[in-house]
Amino acid sequence: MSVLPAVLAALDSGAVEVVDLTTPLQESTPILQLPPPLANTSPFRLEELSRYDDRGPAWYWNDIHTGEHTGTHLDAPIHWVTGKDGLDVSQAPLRTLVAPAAVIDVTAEVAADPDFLLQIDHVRAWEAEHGPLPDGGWLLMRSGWSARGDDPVAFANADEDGPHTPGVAPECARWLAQESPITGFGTETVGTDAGAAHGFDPPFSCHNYLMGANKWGLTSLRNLDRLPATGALLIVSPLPIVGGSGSPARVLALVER
Ligand SMILES: O=C(O)C(=O)c1ccccc1S
Ligand SMILES: [Mn+2]
Repeated sequence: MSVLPAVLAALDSGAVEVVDLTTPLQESTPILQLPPPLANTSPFRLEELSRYDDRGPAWYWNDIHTGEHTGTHLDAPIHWVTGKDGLDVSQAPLRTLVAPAAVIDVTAEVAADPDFLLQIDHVRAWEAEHGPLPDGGWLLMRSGWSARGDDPVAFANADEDGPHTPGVAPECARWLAQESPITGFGTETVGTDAGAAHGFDPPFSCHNYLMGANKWGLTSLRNLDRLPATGALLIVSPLPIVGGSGSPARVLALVER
């Protein structure tokens, strides 16, 4: 049997499962909140145009109002100043959008410390157990944070010092960007950077290094607990917004059961 019919047969039999890693997009979907005077993105909103009425007797449709970085979304290199000469979201290589997924589970560490930062040693330990990070693949950080996803206050987890959410240590971000074979890094939190990343050197170091290396980010992922450490195939479907810095995306994974 050639390959694609075998994949379809495996989907039919349940030998391969499609897992949805996407946060539903609605007005309550949590978004990043930057402090004044910085600009902030818009929450998602539907604006009804007609619903089988005199505005449109046989059809229902809406305008959508959203930021590029609302909900589960893809960060393009051009999003950050270090990637300003890089690719926009419409130019994402197709093999970045269909690629292997490596999942590193730091749920216990994050439960103990919401300001947990992924270090190079954590990734090295993962590689010692599961083999090298996949060439051209995604490193997805499973933190358990998506369990807070229906409570915007808990998801932001902010106090007078700002948000307390997990992320990547600056040196690990640099290493992932400049020395690892991955094409992108994904998180369950509202952004790829930790909540305290505004105080890092460089600030927002995950964006700084990853975008500067023409790599990609994925945020607000869910159901990473349903993926194996290795072997899943990630499918990322952003809108091809010409000139865009990012886009809401439907993110799926194919998983062998
Ligand atoms: O890319 C994002 O959604 C994101 O996290 C972000 C956006 C703009 C400024 C800072 C950050 S940290
Ligand atoms: Mn973003």
